[in-house]
Amino acid sequence: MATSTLEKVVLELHEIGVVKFGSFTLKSGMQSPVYFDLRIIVSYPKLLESVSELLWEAKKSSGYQQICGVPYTALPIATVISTKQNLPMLIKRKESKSYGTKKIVEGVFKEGEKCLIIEDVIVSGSSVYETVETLRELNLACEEAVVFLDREQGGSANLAAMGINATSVVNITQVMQILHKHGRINQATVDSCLEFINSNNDTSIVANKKTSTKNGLGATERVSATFEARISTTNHPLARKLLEIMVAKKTNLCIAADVSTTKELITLADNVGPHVCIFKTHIDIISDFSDDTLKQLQGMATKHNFMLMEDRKFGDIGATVANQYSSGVYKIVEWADLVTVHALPGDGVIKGLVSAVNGRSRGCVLVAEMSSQGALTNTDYVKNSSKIAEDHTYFVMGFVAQGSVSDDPRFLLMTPGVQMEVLNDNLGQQYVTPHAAVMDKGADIIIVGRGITKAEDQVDAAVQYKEAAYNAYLERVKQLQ
Ligand SMILES: O=c1ccn([C@@H]2O[C@H](COP(=O)(O)O)[C@@H](O)[C@H]2O)c(=O)[nH]1
Repeated sequence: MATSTLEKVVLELHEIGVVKFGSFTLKSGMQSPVYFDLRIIVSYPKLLESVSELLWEAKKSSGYQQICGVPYTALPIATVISTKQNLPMLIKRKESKSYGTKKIVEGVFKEGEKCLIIEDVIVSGSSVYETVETLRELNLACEEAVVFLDREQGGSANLAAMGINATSVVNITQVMQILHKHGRINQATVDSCLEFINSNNDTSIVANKKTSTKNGLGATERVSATFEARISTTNHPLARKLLEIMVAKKTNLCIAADVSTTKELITLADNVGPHVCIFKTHIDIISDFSDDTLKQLQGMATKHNFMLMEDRKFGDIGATVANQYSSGVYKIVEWADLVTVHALPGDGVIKGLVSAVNGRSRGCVLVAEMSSQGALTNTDYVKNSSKIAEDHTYFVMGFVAQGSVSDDPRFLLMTPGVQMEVLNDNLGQQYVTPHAAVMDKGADIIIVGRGITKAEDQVDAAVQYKEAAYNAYLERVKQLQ
């Protein structure tokens, strides 16, 4: 059978090293066994021309007045199409210039003109959407995109939901089939890549972090959006699950279950379980800990639909935390959905934990700032913690802190040091009320320990904290939207 133009192009792309197999971190932080690096086609002008032709063929229409390539890989592709089709092109900068014209979009255009978006590869569609958002703000009509490769991870459906019809030249299944047909890869490689795609096809677009002007808090989407809305702006499966629990149970309360026996732990879980979204443990303070403690605790998590977070505050080098997470008496990775981690050692601590996950659905929360008096977590530390989180969104799903660490709505902010009465203990803990934690500090979730565990009626106390924090969240959203 004759080899089609598309097949020839795919084979050439493979030959020059565009298609890579191994372990690669995608923009979202997801680890992928296959990666397409179309940046290098600028070194192969004929191939660049063929790719550009296939893209134009896939979407050609006389209806566009402009085209715009998503920076940077699609810029040369868009340039080739622009010159061949005599179609004006726009360049969208990643950041607007800080000097001269300070423009974010270069090129001449009129409001209302139709602009075709060109992209090399889509995963979630976020990059296409970022470009469209900017162009739409300038009143350009952006309803069509053409991409060379669709990785079939939800991108075209996500873009359709944003009013963008994305057409692709080829999808990942077809690329695998072509490479296999021509003996470039074996069946095992095809299977492992497609299995990865099938289990990671539920990506979502992370919308721009818009700043609300309606308040004095300098509010961003993280604090102004509802928990429902934030489900669709996070890629982290556990952040989504947690937000779903919070919405279904109408609670943003995490109990700090700092009790010392299995009986107290399980009784507390059964009593306050209906009112919390997270049950946070310090498992090493349980004096009679055994496997049965965990069995019962997991039973409670299922019964009352809450997540388990072990507040281990990992803070060592990667190799050590990998062992601490997976081995020893507690084997934390086997039962805790979430763990807390200090940012102090740098991102090796995250890499170490990730290395022990072994296919489980797990995540971590970075301790960016401590509630205790005299904590050394200063502004720079908080800023650097945010950077670590942004580089590892596949595993980090939020922060423990006393105020906003990042504007990114994907991250959930959990704030400890919360009590109804603003007293301090004698050991450095400092408290704020649930209302102040949510409204003033921007907490998504409040963490409450002794305010509930030491209360005469734990259930009544849990209900009061739950209602105070959830009402404060509703008030915040109402005020900011
Ligand atoms: O900065 C931090 C980080 C974690 N914690 C933990 O939260 C609870 C608070 O308990 P309370 O009884 O409500 O004071 C506790 O488990 C701490 O280990 C924190 O307090 N501050």
